[in-house]
Amino acid sequence: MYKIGLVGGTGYTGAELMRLLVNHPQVKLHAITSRTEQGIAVADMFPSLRGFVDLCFTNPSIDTLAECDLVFFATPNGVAMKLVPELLKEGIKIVDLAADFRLHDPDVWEQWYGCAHTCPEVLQQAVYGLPEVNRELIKKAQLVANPGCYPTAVQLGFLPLIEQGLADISYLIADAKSGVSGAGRGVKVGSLLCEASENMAAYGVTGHRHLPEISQGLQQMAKGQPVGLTFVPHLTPMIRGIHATLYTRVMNKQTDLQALFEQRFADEPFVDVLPQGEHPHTRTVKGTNTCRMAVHRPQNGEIVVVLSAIDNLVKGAAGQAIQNMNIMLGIEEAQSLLVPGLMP
Ligand SMILES: NC(=O)C1=CN([C@@H]2O[C@H](COP(=O)(O)OP(=O)(O)OC[C@H]3O[C@@H](n4cnc5c(N)ncnc54)[C@H](OP(=O)(O)O)[C@@H]3O)[C@@H](O)[C@H]2O)C=CC1
Ligand SMILES: CC(=O)N[C@@H](CCC(=O)OP(=O)(O)O)C(=O)O
Repeated sequence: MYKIGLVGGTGYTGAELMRLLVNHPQVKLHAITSRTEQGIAVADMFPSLRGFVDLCFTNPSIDTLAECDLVFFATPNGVAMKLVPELLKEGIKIVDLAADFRLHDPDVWEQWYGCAHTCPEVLQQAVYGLPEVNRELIKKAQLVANPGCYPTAVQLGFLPLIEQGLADISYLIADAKSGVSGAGRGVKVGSLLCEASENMAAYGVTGHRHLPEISQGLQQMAKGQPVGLTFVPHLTPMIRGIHATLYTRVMNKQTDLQALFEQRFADEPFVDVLPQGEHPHTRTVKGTNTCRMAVHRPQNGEIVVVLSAIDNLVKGAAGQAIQNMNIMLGIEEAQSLLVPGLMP
């Protein structure tokens, strides 16, 4: 059994990691940290985990984390970078759910996250954890940067078109909607029931911090050519889920896009391409690690529309982190992750 550490066990992604890990046959939770709740039983804070987790929260200490084979960071941006260099020296594998190691360029990090990167030398060894693109690198990685929730939905949707040179990469539009759990468990006015329900609004139109992350990934798919991306996130009155509507111009109108998408993801355990003409619903991926998508070309015109739906806490965070863990530890990639969505 591999020993697993979790830094940041009181947030939504931490709780989701525990929910998905408790029935994993090859790993065991060893340390779950919280600075504010240390000494409190995990199952007292999350009664849904009663009978599954018998640990108490502990303070994040290198000594305890160094006893683990792999450590997840489910902490706010900027926390993991303070502990990761020491853990790497101890030979521990790491999956960071925050953005600390997602951007290759420390100057871009500083520009978007407002503080200097404290270990820029480590960025070179971090692998961006989108298995559908980087599986072979993840197998050998000691440090994986788990993608953000919007970046997962958007990159997977554009992937087949950009890889095949079929998208006008100067004209990429991602209109994305997220459930409120995407904002985390911390207290915020915008997450209150009275503010978030029966309401919908865009935010971050002039520049959301996922823009450089998505652009970096799309540029890699385009073999280094610069991409022109417009990304507009919205907050919607649901708890879980991201729905991204993606637009671009198709470069060859003769291509069978349905066949292209089906073939590209045929061997991917967590991407489901719907039959022609269908529309993915966020509800069908709730609680699952699946990205469900559909490709359309309205009126057989030059604009292609891809619809991509994920659960932000699973394929957009904890589930993808476990998928990466499985790959890094040489465990069957889908172990403990193949479940149907919750209905209704
Ligand atoms: N919510 C989502 O849908 C997604 C979130 N993410 C990312 O995952 C990360 C976690 O998100 P989420 O679960 O929503 O976050 P929360 O804000 O809900 O939880 C943060 C956790 O981190 C701990 N923490 C905070 N500061 C520190 C610190 N300085 N040192 C150690 N631990 C700390 C907190 O516990 P305590 O303060 O008690 O120590 C808490 O357990 C974030 O980076 C987020 O951006 C990524 C994809 C999707
Ligand atoms: C609805 C909502 O607020 N969503 C978050 C994104 C959550 C996420 O994935 O963020 P990280 O890159 O920090 O991991 C936001 O827009 O900031």
